[in-house]
Amino acid sequence: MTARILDGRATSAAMLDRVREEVAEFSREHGRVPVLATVLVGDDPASHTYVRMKANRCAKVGMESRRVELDAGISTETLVKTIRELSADPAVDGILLQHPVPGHIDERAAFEAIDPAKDVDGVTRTSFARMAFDEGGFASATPGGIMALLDAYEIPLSGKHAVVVGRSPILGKPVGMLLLARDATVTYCHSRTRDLAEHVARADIVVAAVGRPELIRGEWIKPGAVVVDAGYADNRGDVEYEAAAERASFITPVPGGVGPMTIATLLAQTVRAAREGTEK
Ligand SMILES: Nc1nc(=O)c2c([nH]1)NC[C@@H]1CN(c3ccc(C(=O)N[C@@H](CCC(=O)O)C(=O)O)cc3)C=[N+]21
Repeated sequence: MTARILDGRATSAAMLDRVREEVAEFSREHGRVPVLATVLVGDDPASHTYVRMKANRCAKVGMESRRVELDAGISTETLVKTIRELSADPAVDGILLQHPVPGHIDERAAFEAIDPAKDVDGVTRTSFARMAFDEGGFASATPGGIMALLDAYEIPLSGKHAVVVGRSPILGKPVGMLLLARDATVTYCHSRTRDLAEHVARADIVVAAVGRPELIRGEWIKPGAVVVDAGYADNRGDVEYEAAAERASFITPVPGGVGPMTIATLLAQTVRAAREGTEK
């Protein structure tokens, strides 16, 4: 068997076409376009690239982005204050704080300074709780993108065994919540899991979200399983792609899979935040 590709590039392009129309409509009604503020701390080159990609994608759909770049040495307090100001600024609809921030900064405190109504990247406790309770808040961008990709290919989730490898606050943990909300049976695996191979081998759906290139071996994949690779370390996935593709029914490539869906979800949620923000 050779897996079908879950094409994140094509699927995100279709999503972004819709976002572009929504932006145009918003702009006709409100005389301005939605604005996403991106906050980047320090000078990690990969983070700069990702934030630049997000800003470019905003421009392509007619949205505005406001880039805030802060010195690596700033304090938690300064970062929190900056984000609170963006939260209070009526000209800003959505806020993205690029993860990770330098180790001396309390990243959770910084995320919590984002007004949940502007949390288009789905990183706050409030958004997490809404995800967990299936209350339609803003999804974490990557988990939301993964769900949109699975839905675009009409992958059935109800009653399926999903194995999530990874439990980070903005990726592994929330993607498990979203799968659970869709009636999947969810197993979380992580760095202390014993017999990772055996868990993965029982999965109908594998979501790899650890950031360790090729940790998941192709031979572990159950024939016919759906493989979603959310790894992006050094632009390489967490799954041994070629070998996994021989067994899987569907698989995401890296690049061209989950990454572009993450950005499309972020922008779709930004237009939604702009609309919902003007309703009040
Ligand atoms: N608060 C926060 N939210 C995030 O969503 C977030 C973050 N922090 N920190 C870093 C990770 C990483 N991330 C990616 C987004 C798009 C691609 C992407 O589109 N990649 C292209 C390849 C891009 C290239 O050419 O290098 C692809 O997979 O096809 C990758 C990685 C979002 N993240």
